[in-house]
Parts: sequence; C-alpha cells; structure tokens
Amino acid sequence: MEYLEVNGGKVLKGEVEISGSKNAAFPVLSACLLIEGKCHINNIPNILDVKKFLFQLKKIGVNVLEGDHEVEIDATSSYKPEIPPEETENIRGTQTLLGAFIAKHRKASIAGLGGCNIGKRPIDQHIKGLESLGVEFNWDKGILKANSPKGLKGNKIFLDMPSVGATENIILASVFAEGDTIIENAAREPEIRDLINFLKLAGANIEVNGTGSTIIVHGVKKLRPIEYSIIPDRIESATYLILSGLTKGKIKVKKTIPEHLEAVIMKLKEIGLDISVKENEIVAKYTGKMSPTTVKTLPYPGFPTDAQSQILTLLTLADGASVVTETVFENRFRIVDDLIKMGANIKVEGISAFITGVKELKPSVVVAKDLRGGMSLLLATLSAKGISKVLDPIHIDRGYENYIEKIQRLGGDVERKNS
Ligand SMILES: CC(=O)N[C@H]1[C@@H](OP(=O)(O)OP(=O)(O)OC[C@H]2O[C@@H](n3ccc(=O)[nH]c3=O)[C@H](O)[C@@H]2O)O[C@H](CO)[C@@H](O)[C@@H]1O
Ligand SMILES: C=C(OP(=O)(O)O)C(=O)O
Repeated sequence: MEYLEVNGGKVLKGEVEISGSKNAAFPVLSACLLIEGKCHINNIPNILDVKKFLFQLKKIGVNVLEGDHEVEIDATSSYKPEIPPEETENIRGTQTLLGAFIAKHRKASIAGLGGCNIGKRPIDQHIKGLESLGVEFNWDKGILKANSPKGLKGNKIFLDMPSVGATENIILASVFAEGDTIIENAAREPEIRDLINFLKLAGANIEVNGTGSTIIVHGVKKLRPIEYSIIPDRIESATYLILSGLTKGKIKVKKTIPEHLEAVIMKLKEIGLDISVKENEIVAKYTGKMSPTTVKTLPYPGFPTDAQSQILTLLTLADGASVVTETVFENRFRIVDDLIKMGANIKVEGISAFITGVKELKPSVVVAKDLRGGMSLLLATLSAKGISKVLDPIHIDRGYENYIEKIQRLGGDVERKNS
C-alpha cells in the first residue's frame, strides 16, 4: 500500500511555481474536439486526472501527441463520441466531452462520470440546458445517450444554480447551434472564462455580460485550430498559501493570477497572514498569531469549495472559534475525523463546521478520501511535529502536480513509500 511519510513540524519557506489548472484543462481539451486541424495547448498540468483524460481521448480515436506540459490534439479524423464506464476513465473532467460530442457529432454516449466523492453531483442542469437546444436524452443501463438528429437550435436557458460543468457543456454544445443561445445564471469561474477565451480565439462568437452571469453564444459554422496556454491553477495557489500559515513559514507562489484568488486572499488576511501581491506572484507569511474567522463557500467570486478543506485545516490552529460553512457540496467534511484524531477541536452540524483553535496538531496516521481533503491532511501532518503517515495519496495525485518535490523544495520532510 502506498503512503506518504511526513516528518512534520518544519517551518516551510521558499517559492513554488504553480502548474496549469486541472479544471481549465478539461473544457479546453474538450473544445479541441470541435476543431479540424491541430490545436496546441500549453501549460497542461502533469496530474493523474489529465493523464486519464488524454488516455480516454486516444482510446476513442483522437490523435493526441503529449509533450512536456503541452499537448497537440487533432480531432480531424473520425473518433467515437463515447465515454465507456471503465474504472480508469472514472473522472469528473470527462463531463465536458458531452457538450463537445453533441456539437460535433449530434450524439454522445457517456458513462463513468466520477471525480471526487463529495456529494451526489447530479447532471440535471446539463440535461435541461441541452434539451432546450434540441438534444434528446435517454438512460440505457446506466449510460446516458444523447441525440439531436435535427441539429441544435439556440434557446434561452436559466440554470437553477450556476453549475460549472453545465455552463461549460452548454457553451460547447451551442458553438455550432443555429441562432443564439443565452445562458442565464451561468457559472463565472475563471475556468469558464478560459474556455470562452479559447473558443473566441478559435473563431467562436461569444458574449459575456459585465458580471459574467449571462453568456450569449451566437452560433458559427466552423472553428480554426490554434495554440493556447491554459490559466494557472488557483486552487493549487490557495493550497500553498495556506501551507505557509500551517507551518509558520513564508511561501511565494509564482506564475499565478492573483485576481482569481481575491476571496482566498481576503480570508488569509483576516486570519492574520501577511499577504503581498505582485503581478503574477503572491507571498503569504506567518506573523506569529492566527485569528479565527467565518468562511462560507460559494460559486465564484465567492470562496471556492475546492479550498474549503485547506482553510478549515488552517483554522484548527487559529486563536479562537471559527465557522466554516459548505454550501456547494453536501459531503465535504470527511477530513474532520482525521483532524480530530490529530488533536483538532471540530464539531460538524449540518453544513457548518465549528472549530475551536488548538495550539498544535499531533502526528497521526490519516487517510486521504478525496483530492482536497487528502491534500489538507498532508498539510496538517506537515504542521504536526513528529512522524505521520498519509494513506491513499492517489487521491492527491489526481490534482496536484509534483507536490512531493514542491513541498521538499520548501523544506518539508515528506517521502512516498510502499509497504
Ligand atoms: C472538473 C471540474 O471542473 N470540477 C469542478 C466543478 O465541478 P462540477 O462541474 O461537478 O460542479 P458544479 O458547479 O456543476 O456543481 C455545483 C453544485 O451544483 C450541483 N449540481 C450541478 C449540476 C447539476 O446539473 N445539478 C446539480 O444539482 C452539484 O451537485 C453541486 O452541489 O465545479 C465545482 C464547483 O466549483 C468544483 O468543486 C470542481 O472542482
Ligand atoms: C472536486 C474536485 O474535482 P472534481 O470535480 O474533478 O472531482 C476538486 O478539484 O476539488
């Protein structure tokens, strides 16, 4: 069994280069399937989920040429618009292949949507939106089959909640639709802006209103191949900034976009970290004391649910009582039992965790159960003086590039082992 052995309690200091965004990579790579010719995508993160995604593309017949943090996608020759249910493809990122397949092939067959086990994660909003564009759906033995024999026609769609995946799928599906598609209450995450920027550069006609919650896609006939670089991963940035507080250190994140992290930066300042921001860099420094605060996760530009486990872990060491409320996913407090084992004082009631800060965390054997929770437990063990183990690091491998080396370069004592 693989595990991480951590000798915690060291002060972490130094610089980390942030990798490309996991959640921007999937929709942009999916969008390449709308294009005839070679698209060249840079700043691709070297993480397990992206490897699985690219493996899936190759398996259905797309030409994929992988380089060092870059990939060339050529979907000119025919490929099967299908995602089968095999274990290895069981990631959430494949959800945007639905919109891409429908746009290009007027049909799709999707099974095996997985990703983090943090809630029920239904796709009713994807289906509702695509149905109103003329797509017919039926479930066949757990596989979602989509068909739009007559092609897609633009329509006005009002999402019940600003779903990231549904917004991306509707944008992708409507690029070649007849007329205009208007998405109201659209998600506004930077990864959606990245998809739109890619598509516009490739020739799509898309308007975004001032705040971003209305997106209008004017159908076009064709897109052209382009070279594009995806945005840095804002959640990876948030994670390393939080690590500086947990290890009483000073960490500079480089190659990041500070505007994507405003809600996180504001909270870290409230907690008492000294934060300084330059064009593509953020430095977080521990100042000797951390204050408690309240955090509520919300769709962007609110505090990101994907950084909730990390800030909850940080607040276990704040000087007083904090509340963390999770409004996006219903099952995102699964690290609490392990944190309590490490000496944290946390009580979960409904969608809120009530935390009373303690002086220090104690080393322990903990188990990663999802991507962000797993990483947060690693952060906790780096803070706790002594030897800890983090079991099942495969969850962390899904979304953090080269994290063991990045942490070692900051002075952290962590090693991957097998027993
Ligand atoms: C691969 C990827 O990009 N994953 C991100 C994406 O996931 P994902 O696209 O799955 O997240 P959504 O924004 O769609 O989900 C937000 C909430 O809406 C609910 N919902 C969503 C769609 C739907 O049809 N019906 C419905 O009820 C979900 O169960 C969840 O409670 O955005 C999440 C919210 O920022 C992030 O945590 C994930 O890291
Ligand atoms: C929930 C996450 O990812 P996914 O949607 O890929 O499961 C995440 O990145 O925290």
